[in-house]
Amino acid sequence: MPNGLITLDLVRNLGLEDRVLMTSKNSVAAQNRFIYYPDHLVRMPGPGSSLLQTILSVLSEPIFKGTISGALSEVAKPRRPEDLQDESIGSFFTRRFGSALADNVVSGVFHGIYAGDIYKLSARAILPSLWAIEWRNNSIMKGLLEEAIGGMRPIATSDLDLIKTLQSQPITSDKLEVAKKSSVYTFKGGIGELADKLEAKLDESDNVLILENTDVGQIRIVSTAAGEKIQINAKEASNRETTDYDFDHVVSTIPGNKLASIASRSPITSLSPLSRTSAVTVMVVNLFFSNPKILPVHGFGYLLPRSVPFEQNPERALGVVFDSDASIGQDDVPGTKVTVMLGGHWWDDFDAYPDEDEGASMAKALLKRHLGVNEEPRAIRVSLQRSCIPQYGVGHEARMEDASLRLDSFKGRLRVAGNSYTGVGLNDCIRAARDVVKGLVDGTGTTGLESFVGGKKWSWISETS
Ligand SMILES: C=Cc1c2[nH]c(c1C)Cc1[nH]c(c(CCC(=O)O)c1C)Cc1[nH]c(c(C)c1CCC(=O)O)Cc1[nH]c(c(C)c1C=C)C2
Repeated sequence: MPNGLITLDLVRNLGLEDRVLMTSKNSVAAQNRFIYYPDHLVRMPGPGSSLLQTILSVLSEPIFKGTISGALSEVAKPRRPEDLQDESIGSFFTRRFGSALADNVVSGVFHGIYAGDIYKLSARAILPSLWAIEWRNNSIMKGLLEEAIGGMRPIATSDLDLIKTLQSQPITSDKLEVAKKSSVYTFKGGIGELADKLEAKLDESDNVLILENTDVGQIRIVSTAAGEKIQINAKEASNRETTDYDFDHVVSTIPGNKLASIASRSPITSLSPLSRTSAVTVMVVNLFFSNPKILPVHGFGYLLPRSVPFEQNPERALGVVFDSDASIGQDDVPGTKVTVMLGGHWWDDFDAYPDEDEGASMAKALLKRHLGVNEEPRAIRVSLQRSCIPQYGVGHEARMEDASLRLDSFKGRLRVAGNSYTGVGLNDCIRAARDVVKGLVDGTGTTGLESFVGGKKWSWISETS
């Protein structure tokens, strides 16, 4: 995916190159990712694992029970029914490989990206290339094997176009060339530096007005002396004073379900398909221990799959990041930093969430049980991130196509970008912003959701092409 390159381009434009902190692909964080199952940490095979290590692990660890037979029998599984337009990630993996892989491994991985339930998340929207590979080869294993020996692999046609553009305008700075080869990167002051710098840069422009703590009450199309406009009714949180602003174009980056709710207050086309994208709440607990040698293993961190016995995870944690390993260079105070993430889809039906003290106790109990950490942290910070990760449920692509057709009635005056549509990661959001602006400037798009219309288009390329 070329989305990371767009982010690097933005980093360069904002003059943030010297603030970038890179985690090299050879670092312990890039090489070691763990899943806790059923009562201990299991290192996932990946870069840095020898073939022998991988074989021994697959043969001896309960987490991999049923995965070899599942992979071998996958090639003989019936092809996907023609009328199956989408299914959950859990159902997709269970249909192809059996439920052990889905519940023990895949559910953990999706706790670490979406904090979501694999039996609700859409396979077609979230794993589009596996979805396409299965269809083309009638088997995922056959398709991946073909790809591994230099055969054809799918690439979204829109990505292919972008790669061509990026090849003609390569990212020049040496520093960013190194970042391209790193496993993860952040900034010395954390990822928030990017947003802060972007805000400061925009604020320098005369034609930019940033309104904070202001709700959007209504959005509507209006006729003015200067022609048709799109009007936003903004309400200041402090004094509830309202002001109407007329624009030629609006790009909404708020959650899709919020936009649908605002749109429903005006007699304009309903954007109800956007209201179906829910979002999960995650409690983030950062802990700092004075002891620099508190962790029994080193790496990026570990994830907790849905199948972990309840007594091993009564807190309903999703995973733990070993920040001291994952973000080297962020601060030089000796000690160990870890982040425990709790909740996500496990808390979907909760009316109230644990408070800060409860969150801190839950995180400490988890670290004691899983890692044998008995020491008291020197500092602890708990934050509840409400509705922070949108969940692309089954049928997401069809709903986005429907939403795009509805947005068309705004004749390009209302477009969308942000994490509710084409990916929840930072890179995905920056790419979505770039695409929506490009569509506006060169007239190739009108909604920000064009890629969903008529189904995602794929090109099949080989490494040699
Ligand atoms: C334990 C919970 C979580 C961890 N990270 C997140 C949660 C909910 C959130 C998250 N992680 C990723 C993304 C998308 C991309 C981005 O902008 O960073 C989000 C929103 C990336 C990611 N994290 C893991 C994987 C496999 C990925 C996908 C791509 C990649 O490899 O970078 C794994 C992972 N996440 C967490 C841990 C502890 C972990 C693995 C051990 C924390």
